Amino acid sequence: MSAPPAVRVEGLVKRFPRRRPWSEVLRAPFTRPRDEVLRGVSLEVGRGEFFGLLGPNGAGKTTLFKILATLVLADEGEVRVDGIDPGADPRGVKARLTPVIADERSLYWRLTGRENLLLYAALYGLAGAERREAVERLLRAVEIDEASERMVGTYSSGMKQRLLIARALLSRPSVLLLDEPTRSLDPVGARRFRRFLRSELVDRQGCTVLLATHDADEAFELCDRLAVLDRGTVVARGTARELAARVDEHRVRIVVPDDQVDAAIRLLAAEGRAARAEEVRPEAGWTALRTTVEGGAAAGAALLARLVAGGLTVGEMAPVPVPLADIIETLTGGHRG
Ligand SMILES: Nc1ncnc2c1ncn2[C@@H]1O[C@H](COP(=O)(O)OP(=O)(O)OP(=O)(O)O)[C@@H](O)[C@H]1O
Repeated sequence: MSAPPAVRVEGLVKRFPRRRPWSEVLRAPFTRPRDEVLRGVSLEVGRGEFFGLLGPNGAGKTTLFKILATLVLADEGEVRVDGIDPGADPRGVKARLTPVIADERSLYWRLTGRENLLLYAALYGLAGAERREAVERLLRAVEIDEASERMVGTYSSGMKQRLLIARALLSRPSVLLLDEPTRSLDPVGARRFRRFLRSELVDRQGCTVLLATHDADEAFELCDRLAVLDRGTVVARGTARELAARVDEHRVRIVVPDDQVDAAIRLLAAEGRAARAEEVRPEAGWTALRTTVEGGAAAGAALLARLVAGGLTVGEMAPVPVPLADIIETLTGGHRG
């Protein structure tokens, strides 16, 4: 029999009591309205996969993580972690799956970074040289080695975040849940940290990773596959390339002579297209405009023919990549929780 997937959820539903202002509670004290924050979510994550969950605020990403980590019970649906049902064997799931749900308060602020890790390493059953080596290696890996003698209370948010991940790795999880791991890092630190995540978690430890993030570029860089969650529903899933292909909107760059920019914008507006002058190259006498085309290459060619028929001189017309964040926004309809 083949091994079960690392994580499988099927038809997951979670309802929370609606948070109501007191005035409303007093008006209807005996009604208990509930909001459905997960509405039948199904996902399967293979072993060793780096899987991304993208979606706007309030989409339900953290709730899904909490259910997987046995911190919250689902109202309906099925959950399996390495084939184990958390309802029947929560300890079995806890032994395999470690959540890093940004909660800095769970570190000991009056202990140093090293002392925190040594303490947790002991709790996870590591002893002697093995414990010291694992702690030192992880302190180096998350770049806390220089600050390891300082009390955690003096650390920046980014350092605490890195220490939390080092701590999670000490438990040698088979599945790691990362909730916005680079949220508190500066752009350079975030890039270095992403490299570390991929090499340490997947390449070295062979973990399965579920990463929740708002950062489309981060998800596309790190993840083998992604699911886009919107208001409790998976609206798209697949590789980055597959998601991009779901969006039938392409951007094109149209280069016209400077003195035809207004005419070009008018022609495009008549088609209901917004166009933006992007780069002005006055020395050459040409201006690049950016607009969108729905459909494939044929739609682009048809637009070009209409512009030329409208009297424009088109020096160049070429597709430009759609920013990843825009793809996600299109897939989720731009909702905010
Ligand atoms: N304990 C709770 N009681 C009531 N409502 C809750 C509770 N926890 C979460 N919610 C609601 O469930 C919805 C989903 O929240 P969740 O934190 O899972 O979303 P998210 O995708 O992780 O959002 P974010 O990106 O902002 O972290 C939100 O509307 C939130 O207000």
